Amino acid sequence: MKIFSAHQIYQADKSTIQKEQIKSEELMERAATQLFEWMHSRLRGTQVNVKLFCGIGNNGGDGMVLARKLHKHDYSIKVYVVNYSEKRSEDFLLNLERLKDSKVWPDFINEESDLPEISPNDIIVDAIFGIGLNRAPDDWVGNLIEHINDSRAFTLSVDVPSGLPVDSCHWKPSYVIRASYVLSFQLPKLVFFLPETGVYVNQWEILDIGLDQEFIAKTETDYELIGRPEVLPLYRPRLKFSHKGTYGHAVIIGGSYGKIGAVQLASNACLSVGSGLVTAFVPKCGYDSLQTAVPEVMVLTGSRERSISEIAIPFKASVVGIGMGMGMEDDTVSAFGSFLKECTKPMVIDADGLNILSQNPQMLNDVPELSVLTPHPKELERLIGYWTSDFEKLEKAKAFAAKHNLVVVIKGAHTITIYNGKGYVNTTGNPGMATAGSGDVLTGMITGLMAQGYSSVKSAIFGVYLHGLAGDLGVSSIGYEALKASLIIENIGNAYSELFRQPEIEQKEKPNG
Ligand SMILES: NC(=O)C1=CN([C@@H]2O[C@H](COP(=O)(O)OP(=O)(O)OC[C@H]3O[C@@H](n4cnc5c(N)ncnc54)[C@H](OP(=O)(O)O)[C@@H]3O)[C@@H](O)[C@H]2O)[C@@H](O)CC1
Ligand SMILES: [K+]
Repeated sequence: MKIFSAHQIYQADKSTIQKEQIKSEELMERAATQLFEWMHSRLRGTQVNVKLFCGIGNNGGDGMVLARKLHKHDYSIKVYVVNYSEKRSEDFLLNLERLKDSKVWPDFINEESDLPEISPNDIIVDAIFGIGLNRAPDDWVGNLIEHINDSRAFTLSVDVPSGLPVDSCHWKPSYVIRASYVLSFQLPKLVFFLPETGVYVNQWEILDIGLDQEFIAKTETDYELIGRPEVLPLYRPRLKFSHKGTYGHAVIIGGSYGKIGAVQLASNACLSVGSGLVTAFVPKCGYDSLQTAVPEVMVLTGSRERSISEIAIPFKASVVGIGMGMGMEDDTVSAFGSFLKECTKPMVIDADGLNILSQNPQMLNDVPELSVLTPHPKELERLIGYWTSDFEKLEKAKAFAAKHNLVVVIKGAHTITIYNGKGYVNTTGNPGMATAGSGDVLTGMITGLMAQGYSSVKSAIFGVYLHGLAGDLGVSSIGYEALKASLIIENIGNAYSELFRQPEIEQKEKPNG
């Protein structure tokens, strides 16, 4: 699913209004009707106190329309207008009048007003700021937001949590609504998925307000959300008349004394994701354990016992995954540097491979184009330098990837794959996957997909998705804490099956026999 910037959403809004020959207030009515139906289908007339906090722009306007509809259906409501500016939008004003016409009289909250009482049992509708936020709220509005957050009442945010910037602008973390649920219009917003800003969104859902589909389809975006519909078309079916050579020979290079497990996990994952053949290249100390732990994987060793001091692969590998558990001994660094010079095919670089690149930036010139780098945030910082916000991080990562023509996989709760100026935001995975070896498994999976002929960027996007899905399936039986990297590998097969599982409703609808 595409992720639009605020500017693009306003354009889609405009295009819809023009094409359908409707007024903007009609679009607001449509949006708020969706909000109302969402609430009404859950509350079914339950007598709770709904307190709506509305700004003076169109986000506030949505709140006004919602209030009118709730009132019409006999819900107990109280409306507050957060009067932060004299520049009220037309559609806000129109719907304020309509609300008054239905005999609902909002309280106006100004700088001097007392904070309204909120019980933890109330339901809060947050319609203070939407995608129009372009600076941090004033202190008195911020205090009100803090007051709402402190109330612990269920808070439903309209479009975005108020105070959260949709695009880069000055904002203040304590002046953002902590939304229990966000009902966002038409398309998801990038900030829901970034570590700094995603924490304000507990759960989110998209409401289809019928924005111009043609416009959405033709608009190029900087970010895309990757779910099942995006991943399914990437899948390359196995062919009947194929053999193990058809699916490539991957080589996993890494390991050092005490860290052979990293290679074991990566090679095992590489095989489990479908690489035809996998050879591991490790220091001598890894030979026995690897041969025993994963008999399907072939093993080559260097001449040293405890670390890699030279890399020699006596055949043409389809793809190489390198760096996990490798250490940064001087000899290892020079072996890695020489190996990069020899390689021409895109490879996957992780962990110490990335740390070596950060310490020896000249080596970046030898990294084959279209290679995939898989840094976690600290490794990324070493590569691209310090950032002051997630927006800046993404811009820097994009510039870095473009400069060297690489694919950069920024690992996190929502891993983002960066390539060619665009970011692909993953939707699978869970906190249980923040565990030792999880990254080694991912590197092995991406390498294994490349071995089978998937392009670098597709391998990264698909690998990240499958890895998260395998982790989700893993925790479903044992919970977050107990999830180990090896269980992610065990679930790779199930993740493939899950990808093709028909939703239950469709299955039930199938005629018998
Ligand atoms: N597009 C769509 O498809 C649809 C959109 N809809 C809804 O419209 C919402 C966007 O509405 P919006 O553009 O009126 O902006 P909104 O967020 O209400 O802010 C209002 C104004 O506040 C100002 N301002 C900014 N920061 C400030 C600050 N810190 N402190 C004080 N003032 C501040 C700023 O004006 P400024 O002062 O900069 O001139 C801004 O214009 C969207 O989220 C959705 O809910 C639906 O109705 C229908 C379909
Ligand atoms: K809001």
